Amino acid sequence: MSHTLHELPDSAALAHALAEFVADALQARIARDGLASLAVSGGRTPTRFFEELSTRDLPWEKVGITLVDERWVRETSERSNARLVRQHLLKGKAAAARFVPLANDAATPEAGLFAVNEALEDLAWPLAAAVLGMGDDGHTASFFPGGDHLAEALDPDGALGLLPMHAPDAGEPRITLTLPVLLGADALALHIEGAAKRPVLEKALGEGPAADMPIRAVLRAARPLAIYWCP
Ligand SMILES: O=C1O[C@H](COP(=O)(O)O)[C@@H](O)[C@H](O)[C@H]1O
Repeated sequence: MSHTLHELPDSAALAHALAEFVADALQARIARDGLASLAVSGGRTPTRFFEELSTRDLPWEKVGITLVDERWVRETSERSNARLVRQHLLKGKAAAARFVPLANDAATPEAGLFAVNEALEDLAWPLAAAVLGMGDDGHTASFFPGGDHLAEALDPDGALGLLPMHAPDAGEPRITLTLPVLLGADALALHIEGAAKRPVLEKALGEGPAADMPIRAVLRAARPLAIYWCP
């Protein structure tokens, strides 16, 4: 376990600090390789961080962006993580970045998986940065308690980078990058906001199976993790 907890006073300060963290990682990889990739989370939390990151002075045409996970819905749905990225991150300076969504027109994530995998090959791997979120149930990405592919997704030696996921509390079918892909990022952050999520984090940092609170698989990984939290 090797995490650093950054406690910020509010959402604006957190967005600023996390945008710095991500921009630095992108800049470092671009300086080294000429290209860099970023995987971001969806849900309710990242909006302000996306807006802040989109203003950063980066060579965005050299940046590829994808999602850590996606709900298998059309982009017209309010539940679409891709929709959130398009609305709040791919704007201003960051509009020049290339976005590779994790969902397509296929009926199910299983049917669409091959095409998504092919599209992801256009990004520079491994990721320069990945930003995870955490649900109230301790899920991260689409690593849900009770998920039908959870064990495969959390296998640190797993060969697959992308998996479908169905879980009782997931809302809809999902698709998710797997743990080894996320842990392979140069810079890995966990973004948590709200007083209600602090006890969830504390509980996850305690003992218990990762299958019950899958964020534990990230918190227990032997690599640096920057946790950004504000009330
Ligand atoms: O369903 C999801 O939930 C988590 C947490 O979302 P939040 O609304 O509690 O911020 C998110 O990290 C994930 O990307 C998303 O698909």
